[in-house]
Amino acid sequence: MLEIRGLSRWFGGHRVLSTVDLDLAAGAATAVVGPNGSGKTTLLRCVAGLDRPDEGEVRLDGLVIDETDPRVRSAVAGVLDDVDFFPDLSVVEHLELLAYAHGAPDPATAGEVLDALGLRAARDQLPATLSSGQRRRLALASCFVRPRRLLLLDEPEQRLDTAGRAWLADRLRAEKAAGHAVLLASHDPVLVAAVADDTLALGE
Ligand SMILES: Nc1ncnc2c1ncn2[C@@H]1O[C@H](COP(=O)(O)OP(=O)(O)OP(=O)(O)O)[C@@H](O)[C@H]1O
Repeated sequence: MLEIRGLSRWFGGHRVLSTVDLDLAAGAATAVVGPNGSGKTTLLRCVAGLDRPDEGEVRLDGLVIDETDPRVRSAVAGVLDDVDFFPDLSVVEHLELLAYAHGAPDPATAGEVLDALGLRAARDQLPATLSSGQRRRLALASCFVRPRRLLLLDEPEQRLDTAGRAWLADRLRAEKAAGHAVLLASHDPVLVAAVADDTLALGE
């Protein structure tokens, strides 16, 4: 489903990614690991089409990734960097809006995802009133209310408590079982061991 070939990225004179190759199939997960500054976020941003490689290419189903292509936007769900929320929309309104915008078929999904992520009690709160962990849960929830075939997650374990991390591992295994591909950058060896079929080590 996802192919990365010879991807390199420089910032100024600094080569951050050097001829990275990766194949990720439907129903599989690859974890991108490596120390701070090794290029994990940069790689995920190139896959999302938010940044462009200086060399090499990223293909989804054989098509070069272009984030303005509706086929790419409908296939790729992700949490990269800090997520911006609409300040005047409640938790449940965010999820319903996203589901609606992506033509999600089942209106019950937002409620199920709220329950799964422990956000039911916060459903009517505005993002500014959430804790940092709850905001992270809302960002993750946004991925699961919409259709998706490839999940891109940059350190999804960040700010999650122990129960949240366990839920995340179970959820990502369920995503794989549903035939979705998962590319995650992570510093959590427990999550990586629980979810990933392969690891791509950067900065070595
Ligand atoms: N827009 C940019 N301009 C200049 N340098 C950048 C830019 N984006 C990233 N870098 C540099 O590229 C390197 C890799 O950054 P990146 O965020 O991809 O690392 P990372 O592996 O995700 O790190 P962390 O584990 O800390 O999240 C760093 O040295 C960073 O300073």
